Amino acid sequence: MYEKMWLLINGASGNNEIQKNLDATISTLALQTKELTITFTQEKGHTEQLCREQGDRYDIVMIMGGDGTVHEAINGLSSLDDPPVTGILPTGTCNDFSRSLMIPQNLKKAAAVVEQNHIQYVDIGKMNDRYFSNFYGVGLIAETSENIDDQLKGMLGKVSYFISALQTFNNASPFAFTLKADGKEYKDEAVMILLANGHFIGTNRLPGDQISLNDGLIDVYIIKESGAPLLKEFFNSKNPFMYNLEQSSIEYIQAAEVELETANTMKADTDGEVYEETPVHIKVLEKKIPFLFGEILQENNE
Ligand SMILES: Nc1ncnc2c1ncn2[C@@H]1O[C@H](COP(=O)(O)OP(=O)(O)OP(=O)(O)O)[C@@H](O)[C@H]1O
Repeated sequence: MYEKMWLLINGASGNNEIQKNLDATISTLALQTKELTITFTQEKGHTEQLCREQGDRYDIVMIMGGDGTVHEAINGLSSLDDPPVTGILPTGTCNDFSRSLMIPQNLKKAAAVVEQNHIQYVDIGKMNDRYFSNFYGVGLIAETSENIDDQLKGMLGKVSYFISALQTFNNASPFAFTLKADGKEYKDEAVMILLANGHFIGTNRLPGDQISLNDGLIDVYIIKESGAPLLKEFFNSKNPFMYNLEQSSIEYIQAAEVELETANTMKADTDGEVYEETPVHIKVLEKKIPFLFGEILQENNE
């Protein structure tokens, strides 16, 4: 039983949707805490500000939203010395980070994760002065995210993500980069570089058996060519994406600290939001935030 739970809701969602989402979750949440505060965020950036300024007043914060809202929350919470337990109620389009936490995508089942109360401390990536939970990417990934038509995303959900990805593939041109991973230097050309903490992008599982959310390491994927069927699979395959990294044009490295420079400044996509730029210095904050996991409900994940 928690003392003070804070439910933060992306207030930009429509009233009908909010009502439906509250119906699915609220009684389950209320029964697990002595006090429940609900806040509807007013604008982009509000979740981050609230988490930074008031996060330490609660022993659990539940984020109702998609990856962008989770990104805001972890940027606020990571600045706290002792962040509260954090849970995700996935109401976005892709909800990639919640998938890494094995949170059921059905909202009623996602709320039931609070009853199970399975908590694990999770790594957070620090990129210059900001934070990411899921990934930092340049090249195709950032272009894909930028090309997504918001209206189309609302209507078609993740399908629009893939349409945008496929359109972007045809125009991909390689860029020159220098990457230092724990001191070792790589100088080459690539069409996409992904620095991942989570396991899913665009709802698809990333390749690699050793990906972990709390090993203190970032998974670096350097993708060198765009024409290969491999890349389309990377975004379009059914879960889990099985790919033998050793026999591919993807270079895979794990590191605790990564520096990335590109010949020209490039836009970067972090957790699905495009606002960062290269160069970047990334450091893992090991086991920074205690997250609720849905592990015990894993067989119900849908
Ligand atoms: N109260 C709010 N008003 C306006 N924008 C908000 C508010 N709360 C969050 N946002 C922003 O809305 C955008 C989309 O929200 P969110 O990421 O939660 O949903 P989504 O894009 O559908 O999900 P996903 O990224 O999982 O596909 C994000 O950029 C987020 O920062």
